[in-house]
Amino acid sequence: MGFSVDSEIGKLKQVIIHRPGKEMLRLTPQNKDHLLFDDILWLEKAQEEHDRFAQILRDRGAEVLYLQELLAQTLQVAEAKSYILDYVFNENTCGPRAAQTVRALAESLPEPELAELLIAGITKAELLERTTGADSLVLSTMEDDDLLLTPLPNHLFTRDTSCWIYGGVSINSMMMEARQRETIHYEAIYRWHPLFAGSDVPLWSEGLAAGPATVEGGDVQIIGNGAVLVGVSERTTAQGIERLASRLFKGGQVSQIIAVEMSKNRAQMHLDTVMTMVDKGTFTVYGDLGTLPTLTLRPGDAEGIEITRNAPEEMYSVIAKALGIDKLRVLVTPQDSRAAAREQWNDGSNTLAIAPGVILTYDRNVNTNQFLTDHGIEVLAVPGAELGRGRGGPHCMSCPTLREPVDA
Ligand SMILES: NC(=[NH2+])NCCC[C@H](N)C(=O)O
Repeated sequence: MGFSVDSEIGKLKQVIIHRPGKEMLRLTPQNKDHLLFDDILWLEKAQEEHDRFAQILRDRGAEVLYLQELLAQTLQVAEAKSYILDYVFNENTCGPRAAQTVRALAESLPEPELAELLIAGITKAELLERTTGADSLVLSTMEDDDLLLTPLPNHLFTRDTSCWIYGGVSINSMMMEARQRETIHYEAIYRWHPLFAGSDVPLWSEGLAAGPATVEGGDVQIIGNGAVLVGVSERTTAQGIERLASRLFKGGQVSQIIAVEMSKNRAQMHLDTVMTMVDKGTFTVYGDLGTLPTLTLRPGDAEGIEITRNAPEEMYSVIAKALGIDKLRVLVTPQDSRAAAREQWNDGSNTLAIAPGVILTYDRNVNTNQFLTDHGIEVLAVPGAELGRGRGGPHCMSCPTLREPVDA
């Protein structure tokens, strides 16, 4: 099967998601901020909510791929396994002695268990339960419940670490330390998993190699007509966007990138926390966003990039022009600024379109959902009482790999 995402709203045919698991049980009031969660999740409830999310996707015709299963299957390829284990367990990360011990354990595990370990991390006690240990300074200076390998609870947000842009995929280098190891899993999956391995898909970015040129998928929206909207945000840097732009332009599938200059703060960490596309030429936007300055990037002469700066008030007309239409339909829920801030915080603007005019969004954002319904959008409500605690909604929790083209 081919892969292609040439819009934000074409009928969703295939998507990667991650069911929250044991990694969530590593969250504590002490470490949650570093791990980018605002609260501890009740795991069983979060799983129920996530299963509902997955079921809606399937009922509407999308094939759901689970990240942890893709990872387990990838680990069956010997080269992929060494690639990941070399990166995760080595003398720099664990010290030479503990690295040897944990690596031997990892090699001995069935792949599904290893995939879980790589995502959930491992404590000293868990390691010593299953191995004889070694004279390791690292282990000797740890408490039993300390983590030798830290967990990756933000794998829940599959949108961010890799994102499909037209016919290729960008494997992203992540801004926050707590998410950087996620990238290695996607590097291995796209390189060695049988689903992707032979498919000749262009890589717009190959992962960790991008280093500080970070781009996160929550900032990238494939608005169609060869255009891409990207937030310059807390997470996505200007150098990341410029690097991506030069690759996309060389690839010939993208003719225009609109970079939106966002304020750098956690509430608006990615572009999709403040606006998402819900229908043809239609966005739902956080009421207090206002309009932001944008820069238009186009292929220039001699592999260069031509950059035009646009004033804030031109934001929507610049996007409309890129889509080849006269005017955007911008749906802003009429509500007081406290309600707007609350619903934005709870991912009210973070919708996932699964067809033009059909979106998934958290049930808790009652004002926004009602307003969108009143404006002809079909709203499929996902329970989000627990899932929302990680600050990400249906858009963040999905990495579409295949969408049908939208007819004009
Ligand atoms: N596309 C998004 N808005 N993703 C939200 C990611 C939330 C996650 N806790 C983080 O801080 O990284």
